[in-house]
Amino acid sequence: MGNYMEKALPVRACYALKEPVNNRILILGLDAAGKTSLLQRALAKENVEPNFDVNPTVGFNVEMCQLDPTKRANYALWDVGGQDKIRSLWRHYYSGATGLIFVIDSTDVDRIDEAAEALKVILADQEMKSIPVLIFANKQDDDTALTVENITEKIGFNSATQERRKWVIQGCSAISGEGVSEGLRSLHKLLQAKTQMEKKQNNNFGKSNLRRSFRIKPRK
Ligand SMILES: Nc1nc2c(ncn2[C@@H]2O[C@H](COP(=O)(O)OP(=O)(O)OP(=O)(O)O)[C@@H](O)[C@H]2O)c(=O)[nH]1
Ligand SMILES: [Mg+2]
Repeated sequence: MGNYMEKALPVRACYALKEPVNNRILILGLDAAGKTSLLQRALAKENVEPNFDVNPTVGFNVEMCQLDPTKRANYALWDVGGQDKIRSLWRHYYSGATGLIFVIDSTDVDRIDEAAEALKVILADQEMKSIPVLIFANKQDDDTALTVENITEKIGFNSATQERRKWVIQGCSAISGEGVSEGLRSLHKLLQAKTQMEKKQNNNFGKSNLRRSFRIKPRK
């Protein structure tokens, strides 16, 4: 029963929101990385300070949001709680996800390996195999924050380890807002590029099937 409810919840919320089925973005990362704060920042109107009075997320928050400046593409952003004891539930949200935002607390040097491992586990899942990824190196407003280059190196993300994946790492601060819309725009571009590539592949596949069907000799 417990498991059934866990699986059913995202789907029910998705109907309630009239979520476009192909635009679901998951926001994952360790507890206190700043996922909910970033969601608040993404939703805030220009020149309006978001409400950062957030508690640790026990279940999930889901909000519709435009990631691109033309405000045409509507995405459902799923912010899922990252506390250790509920991380095992993340996999119930993978199905149907089209993109991932992984948030890292750049000041949490002691847990950078734990964050890297959590990300590795997500990306190894069959359902997340080719999903585009935006990594937010959050809390760059803090003097003790690791640089984006440092984080990129520590989590072992490079073109060799991520050969077939579309990904980007963006330094940001949910509190000041710096880097947030840049990151979201980059993710939007990655998602668009992936859709274009898949369309092209489908077209080519259709054409080669057509060619093959002409090669079949008619029966005597
Ligand atoms: N300095 C600084 N603090 C931040 C930033 N983003 C979030 N925080 C703080 O980090 C703490 C955790 O933020 P949340 O947004 O609740 O983190 P979360 O990732 O949603 O955490 P869970 O829901 O437990 O998974 C809060 O005290 C935030 O104010 C940031 O960019 N800079
Ligand atoms: Mg949260």
